[in-house]
Amino acid sequence: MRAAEKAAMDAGTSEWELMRRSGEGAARWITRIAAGGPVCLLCGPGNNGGDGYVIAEYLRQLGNGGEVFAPKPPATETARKAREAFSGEIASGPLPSNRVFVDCLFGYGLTREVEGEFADLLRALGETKGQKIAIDIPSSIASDSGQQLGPLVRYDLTLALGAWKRAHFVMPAMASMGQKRLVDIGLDFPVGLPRLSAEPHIDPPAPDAHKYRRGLLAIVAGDMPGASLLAAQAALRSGAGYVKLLSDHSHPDVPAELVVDDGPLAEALEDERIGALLIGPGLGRTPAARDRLSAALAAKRPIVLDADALHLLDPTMISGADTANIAITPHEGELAQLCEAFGIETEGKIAKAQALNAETGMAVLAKGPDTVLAGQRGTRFFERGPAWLSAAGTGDVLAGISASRLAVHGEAHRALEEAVWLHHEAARIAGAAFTAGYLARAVKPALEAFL
Ligand SMILES: NC(=O)C1=CN([C@@H]2O[C@H](COP(=O)(O)OP(=O)(O)OC[C@H]3O[C@@H](n4cnc5c(N)ncnc54)[C@H](O)[C@@H]3O)[C@@H](O)[C@H]2O)[C@@H](O)CC1
Ligand SMILES: Nc1ncnc2c1ncn2[C@@H]1O[C@H](COP(=O)(O)OP(=O)(O)O)[C@@H](O)[C@H]1O
Ligand SMILES: [K+]
Repeated sequence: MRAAEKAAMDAGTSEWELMRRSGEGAARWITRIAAGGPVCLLCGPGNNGGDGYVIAEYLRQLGNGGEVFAPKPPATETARKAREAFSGEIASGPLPSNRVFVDCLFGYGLTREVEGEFADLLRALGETKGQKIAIDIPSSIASDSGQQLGPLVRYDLTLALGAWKRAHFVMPAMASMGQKRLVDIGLDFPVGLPRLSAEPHIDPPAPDAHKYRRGLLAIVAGDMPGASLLAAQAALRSGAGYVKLLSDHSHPDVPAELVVDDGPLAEALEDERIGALLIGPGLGRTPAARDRLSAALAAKRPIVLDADALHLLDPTMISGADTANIAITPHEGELAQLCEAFGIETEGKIAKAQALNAETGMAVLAKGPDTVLAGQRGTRFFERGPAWLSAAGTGDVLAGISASRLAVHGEAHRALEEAVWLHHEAARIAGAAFTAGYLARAVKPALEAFL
């Protein structure tokens, strides 16, 4: 963000102009939300506070006055300019209630714990009644890490200025932000930066498609076939033309549309028509499971590894493999374990996922409430999915969707990105307290939303 701002300034746009765009862009949201009612602003000493004075003046010009609280005077030249352009007074005393509150105490310049009068003000803000809006980011959140550095307020809306910061997509920080909106201030960013995942467009089958050309997915089952059946249920509804279960168990309860191949695994894997493989859900961690994983990797097809496959995976298994064809879907525990197996010592979920991708070439989907993808096309963040996804088996459903998309087009990064969107949409459709089986069935209407 600083680099983009500097580039804009080097090209002749002043910091004051950027602040004016930020403040006015935010003020347009705030006037709509306040709908003529009073607004109370909290202004800090840096440029985040500067934005606050611009917002306050904009509101005054509309005749929509309110209070401005500013425990310290502006400390930057541009914030001083904004303060001078503000024609109102600075308020004192306790915070009023029943206002639209706008928090401009600290933005991305927050570097240390918020204490003293600023912390008191944030606590008072947390306790008072009224809608709360954070400008750029909540004032006790460090923008790069999402680390909490003071009293955390629950906001109704967070208005990011110019670009999303990492903290906007990191838990638990993102849970405090309410709705999030981006205010465009006309900055240019280099390609390749981490960014928010854009809604995918899913193509229907080509007019001349047949089941193999649409994608044959082979799911390698293991000791606990229930999990791979769940993945298969989701995969059948995610676009692949043909889903097979490679299993040496009997499955009295498989759906008629799922083909079970109970012959020797090595033979089944020789089928040239296989577009993608999935292995891991219900695989188990026995030596036999390890052999199945090695055989699946040796088949050299695009492959999704999940669950037990991630516990068994080690660097020797993928040495010499075309790892751009491998997609992995670890949760937090599996990610930590993979980092250990691959000798990665970085801290933090985003950095771990990026390092694992850089080290191995695999596309890494670090799932959870703050899912992040580090893949061939760079790093992608996602809006939070419904918290009802925190149910057993929903990860198997995600793996099934990912593998089905991989069978369709063979691109690991794209398959994982599409899978997150389909998974979240299916969860929205499934509503409350759903089971993983119900979620798998909701993948069909979810896919229709992206055609
Ligand atoms: N630089 C630019 O070009 C633009 C910046 N903008 C705004 O400026 C913000 C960043 O501004 P700044 O870099 O001035 O930083 P901030 O306004 O985020 O805050 C930093 C100021 O607070 C002090 N501070 C940091 N942590 C503190 C703590 N725990 N307790 C007390 N004081 C503390 C610092 O010493 C500094 O004076 C952005 O988030 C955005 O809102 C926008 O106006 C757009 C243009
Ligand atoms: N609180 C939450 N909010 C949103 N999504 C969640 C939440 N908790 C879990 N999820 C999602 O649910 C799935 C859980 O997967 P996983 O941990 O592998 O569970 P399981 O192994 O039981 O299938 C992941 O896709 C994860 O992103
Ligand atoms: K803020």
